[in-house]
Amino acid sequence: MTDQINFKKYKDLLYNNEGSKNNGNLTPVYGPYEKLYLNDWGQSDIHHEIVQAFDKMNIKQMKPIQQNSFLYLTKHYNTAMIGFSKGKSVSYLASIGSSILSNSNNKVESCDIGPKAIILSSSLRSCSLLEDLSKLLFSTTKNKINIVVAYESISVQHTIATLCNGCDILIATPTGLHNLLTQTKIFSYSNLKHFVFDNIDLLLDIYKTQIAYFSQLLIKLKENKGCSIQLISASVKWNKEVDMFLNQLFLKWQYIFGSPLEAVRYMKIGFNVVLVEDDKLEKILRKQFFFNLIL
Ligand SMILES: Nc1ncnc2c1ncn2[C@@H]1O[C@H](COP(=O)(O)OP(=O)(O)OP(=O)(O)O)[C@@H](O)[C@H]1O
Repeated sequence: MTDQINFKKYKDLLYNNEGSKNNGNLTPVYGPYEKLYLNDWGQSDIHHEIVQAFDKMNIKQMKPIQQNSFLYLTKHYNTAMIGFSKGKSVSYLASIGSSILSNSNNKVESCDIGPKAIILSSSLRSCSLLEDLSKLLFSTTKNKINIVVAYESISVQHTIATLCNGCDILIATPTGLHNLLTQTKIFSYSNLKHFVFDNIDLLLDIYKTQIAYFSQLLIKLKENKGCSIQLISASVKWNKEVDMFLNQLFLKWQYIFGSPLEAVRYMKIGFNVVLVEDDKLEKILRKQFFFNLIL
């Protein structure tokens, strides 16, 4: 049986200020930065063309995970979003897209072949969902956002040829990206500003070799003077491996949980092995959490 959960002992676990009247006020955030919270997209400096795309996609109100993550993302903080709550990909895609559009007049190293953002996801299916979502978000922008994919089912030569035509966002499976990076010498990191690990729990579980390679690469890039790549992670689940992995990559990180239950699960159960089925654990935690709320 778990002990009682005392949130107070997690000094960095931030909720909204008391008296705040929004739905997201119970969404916990943990990390070194102060709580940054938005009520709606209009409070951020999101690019107006992304807002127009939202309108077409029927995205009107922010989901709680978006209200609690979007400002960290736009401020270029390393951000980890955790939980079943929907809206994580839209949050980071909108932030990355806004940043690309707002800086579209900035000079890029045009002779360098390399994206501004790399999004790594765990399967062909999850990558193509992200590809579809990105196309919806960026289809109507005046300045085109070029999306290139690197999947193992596509030849490296083909991906390189597409990259040569310009690339803002590269969406890849670990094997696709690994093949690309190890088989070409012309890939450049000079424009790279964002690196996303989508479904990081699955990435670490399935692609140990490739992830070790990317991790070494990112550590080397971050060590380079003047290189500041924002690291973003999104996952439904959380475990010890994810925590260790992000800790070695992120100098400072901010976790945004989808719900208090998800925070409890991570903060309290932490990294002890709990030998019960997932759904039983959920029930125990839910009871425990509401019991504490009543107290
Ligand atoms: N604020 C919103 N309002 C309405 N629909 C939204 C909003 N945010 C996201 N959606 C829609 O919900 C769906 C899932 O969103 P998204 O892919 O961002 O979730 P996710 O948290 O990344 O999901 P997963 O855990 O499955 O990867 C998408 O079709 C998206 O268009």
